[in-house]
Amino acid sequence: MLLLTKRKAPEKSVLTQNSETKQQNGNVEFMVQLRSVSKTYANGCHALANIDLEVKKGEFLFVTGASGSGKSTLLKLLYGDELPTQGDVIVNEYNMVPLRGHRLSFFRRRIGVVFQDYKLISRRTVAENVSLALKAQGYTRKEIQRRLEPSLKLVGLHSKAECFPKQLSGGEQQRVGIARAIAGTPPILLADEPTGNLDPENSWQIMQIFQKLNSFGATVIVTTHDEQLVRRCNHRVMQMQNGRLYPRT
Ligand SMILES: Nc1ncnc2c1ncn2[C@@H]1O[C@H](COP(=O)(O)OP(=O)(O)OP(=O)(O)O)[C@@H](O)[C@H]1O
Repeated sequence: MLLLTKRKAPEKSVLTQNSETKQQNGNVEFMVQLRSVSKTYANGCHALANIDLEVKKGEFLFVTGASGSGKSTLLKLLYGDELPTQGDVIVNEYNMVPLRGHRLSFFRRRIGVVFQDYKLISRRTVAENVSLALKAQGYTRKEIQRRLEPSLKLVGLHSKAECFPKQLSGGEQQRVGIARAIAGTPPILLADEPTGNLDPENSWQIMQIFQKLNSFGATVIVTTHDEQLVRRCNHRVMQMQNGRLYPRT
């Protein structure tokens, strides 16, 4: 299987692994470790308060919670779009907090992100949207060609490669967003309210794709308001409440 096969670890010259972040937990390997993480935005809004979270490699986690409870902020810390005010954010054994510039960019390329509003380039075809993301990750033209087809096939959009986003349904656009996120075979996929704009049938299709990726070995973290979807899947659920994270049974 081309997708989600293991890639070389980042080269030490580009990204130096922090020895503190190495696993010291027997056989358990974590994809995500948050230690006493808080986030206060510049306007004084306390979005996250003293969060501890561990997500094992290969795990599927839902994060639920009311609007404004801090779900997006949590994911933004994981893909390096925001910095915590306090605490450590360790993803795939690297502490994100001290990373800056090209080291942060390099690291972010190894994290797949899917957004509620798809964030596709409207003037580019489906194939171009996926290819451009791969190009930005430094893949050669040959490698882009090799990765494009299986990525689109995996989300069932092979026949729509030459369509523009506006020629697609919302569910199809989101599947392009997923193809773009996974084409570089990231070991972790973060999805922020990925089904927020979709009907139940399309939402379920998207969730099945995530579950398939998870079965191939990817760690998947999905934020959602959709309780029905959460109940339909049998995965761990954490509940965000006013910037605090609680396990849900
Ligand atoms: N860039 C920002 N600057 C200031 N405050 C922010 C910023 N982004 C988010 N917030 C605030 O942080 C809190 C958490 O927001 P966040 O977007 O993480 O919540 P959420 O649970 O994802 O909400 P939703 O489900 O509506 O997307 C909210 O009070 C929000 O207003």
